[in-house]
Amino acid sequence: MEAFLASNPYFSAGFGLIGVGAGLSLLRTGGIHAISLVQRRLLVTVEIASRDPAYAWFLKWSADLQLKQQQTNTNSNKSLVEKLLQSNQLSLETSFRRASPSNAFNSTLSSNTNLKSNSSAASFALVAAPGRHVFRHANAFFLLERARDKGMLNLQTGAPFETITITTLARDRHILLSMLEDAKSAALKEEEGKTIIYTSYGPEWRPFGNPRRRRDLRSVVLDDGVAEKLTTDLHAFLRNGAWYHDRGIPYRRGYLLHGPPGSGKTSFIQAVAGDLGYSICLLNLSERGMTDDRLAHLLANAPPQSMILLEDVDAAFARNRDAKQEGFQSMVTFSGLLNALDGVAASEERLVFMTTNHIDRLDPALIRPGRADVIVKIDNVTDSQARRMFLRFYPGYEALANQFVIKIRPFFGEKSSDGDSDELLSMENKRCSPAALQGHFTLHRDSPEDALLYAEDLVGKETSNKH
Ligand SMILES: Nc1ncnc2c1ncn2[C@@H]1O[C@H](COP(=O)(O)OP(=O)(O)OP(=O)(O)O)[C@@H](O)[C@H]1O
Repeated sequence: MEAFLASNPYFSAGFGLIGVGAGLSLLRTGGIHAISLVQRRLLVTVEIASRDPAYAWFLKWSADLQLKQQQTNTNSNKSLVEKLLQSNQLSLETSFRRASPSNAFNSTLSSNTNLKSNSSAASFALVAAPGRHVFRHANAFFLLERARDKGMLNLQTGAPFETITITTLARDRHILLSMLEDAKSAALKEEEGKTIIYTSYGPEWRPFGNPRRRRDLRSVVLDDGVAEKLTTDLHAFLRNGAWYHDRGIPYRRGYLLHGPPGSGKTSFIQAVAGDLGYSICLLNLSERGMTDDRLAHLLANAPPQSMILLEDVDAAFARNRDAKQEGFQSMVTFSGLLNALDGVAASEERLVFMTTNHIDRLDPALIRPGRADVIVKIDNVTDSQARRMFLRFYPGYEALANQFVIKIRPFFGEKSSDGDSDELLSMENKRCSPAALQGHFTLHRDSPEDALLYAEDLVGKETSNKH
């Protein structure tokens, strides 16, 4: 039998083929193992997902790098390697003021072309397109792979989920790390002197538009002592974290600024955030899809060094009552808001600012200490405010500032300490708002004399009696 099989050519050929096949597959597996061993030993790979802030930082940094290299090497003196490495597969990203975080960073790319007519509203950016790109930096080569997972979409923005993978030789790992560090520093440098405004996207906080230039605290002119009172309280709170922790008191402070429209509530909060180097987390309680759980999660997970801003707190619940008619789909309940503000689980520092035009419409539970620890009225202009605002717009014109205050006083009624409260109220309501005063001075920006001459124009510009 054995002899028969051995002498059978079909059998021995089949046997030989199986042997060759097995050998090849062994070689293939060995090859794959060898390649992965080499990859593991010789190469280093870093993967960055699009939800990580480093994703936008790196994409922007690499686009900047390519642009810099293009500018320094004109086509004529470029080496062949550099010509080959120059990627022509670019992706155009147009960003608007309300941009996703990646767009927010990309919008300032040096390769961008601002739309002349509305440069702050939209800009173009050219970044590496999905695919593979090879680039050279600090005498090392890098493979950048931008992959897009079309199956996974960010439900809030509709953007596909992406990853960047950067590969280089293991011996150049330190360059890779310093590149990431550079990308981070460049991105953070852009935020220096700026205030980042976050807004909620689903359960997370995302930057809202580009970081804004910090507003000088002195540019918000409040009545005598008001700004000082608020800033002193804020600084004392921020200095005394250990005191709160030692006594087991939740480390949070709530501020309620109330008063007529255009009196500087929001401007003051922006300025104070800038002064402290804090970000602002803008929370809209009437937002579609907002629920008690989401609100609690957002309040408990605000970015570090940020303050929460709840504007027009009175409006959210007034509207919710008519949700059906007005199409609001916020599901936040009043008790949900109170629980979120109390933040049972949160032990981190938390600063909450609330604003309203109608303090009388607020439920006492919302403004009790612990939720609103400091309640301050930010009102229409007093003599002192009008004078200081005049001098901010027209520095040095002391005499005109005094004449201006005297001239506008009869238009609005003069606040006297002995007047009865009704009379006082009606007079206060007639006084003009700082916003109206700002408009008047802006109109006459080149002429303090005209600002004084046309002071009558301010009559009827008061805003507090319009609602
Ligand atoms: N006290 C102030 N000092 C300087 N500028 C002011 C002041 N108040 C208002 N302004 C100017 O008026 C405009 C509107 O101000 P802001 O939005 O801060 O008012 P607000 O009190 O928050 O109004 P609302 O209650 O309608 O939200 C801003 O451009 C701001 O510069």
